[in-house]
Amino acid sequence: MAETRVGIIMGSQSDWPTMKGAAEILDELGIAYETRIVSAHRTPDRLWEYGKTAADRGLHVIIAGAGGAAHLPGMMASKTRVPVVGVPVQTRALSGVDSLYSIVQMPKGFPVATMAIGAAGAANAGLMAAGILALQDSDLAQRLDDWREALSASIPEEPQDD
Ligand SMILES: Nc1c(C(=O)O)ncn1[C@@H]1O[C@H](COP(=O)(O)O)[C@@H](O)[C@H]1O
Repeated sequence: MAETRVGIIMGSQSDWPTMKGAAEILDELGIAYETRIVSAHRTPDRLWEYGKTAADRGLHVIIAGAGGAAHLPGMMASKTRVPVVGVPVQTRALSGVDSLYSIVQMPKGFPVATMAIGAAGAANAGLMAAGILALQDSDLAQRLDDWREALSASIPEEPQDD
């Protein structure tokens, strides 16, 4: 069994339908990961513990998704040097712009690599994690290159009628 190098964390169970998109990409590329509900607001002790132990447990990337006042990715970035990829989850009230602004505007010193709002952002977070891991894993690098090539090949040259 491959070592778990990626943690997918989210502020709530309600984020899972979005964050599943990151997990699906990691599944497609054969990357082991763990999933946890961790909230800066609701489970601050859990966040602290996760951040404190992440590097020693061998995590190389943390994908963190949250919606609304989305402090989770930034707080996690403040607690661990493991790179944090943030996914702004789409919200009903403000369409996820609230999540995006909460995640993207980090102060100098504690970066979060912020993805697009919603499903595209979650999938891209998986791909970003894969790209980071592929730097030290040539088999994965090949799988990622193949995945990218297959995607390009699936795009028709001309638009089709439905
Ligand atoms: N933004 C955060 C954090 C956090 O940043 O710590 N914890 C929960 N939440 C968000 O609250 C939204 C609503 O959560 P509920 O559906 O559980 O009420 C979710 O999108 C979650 O990410």
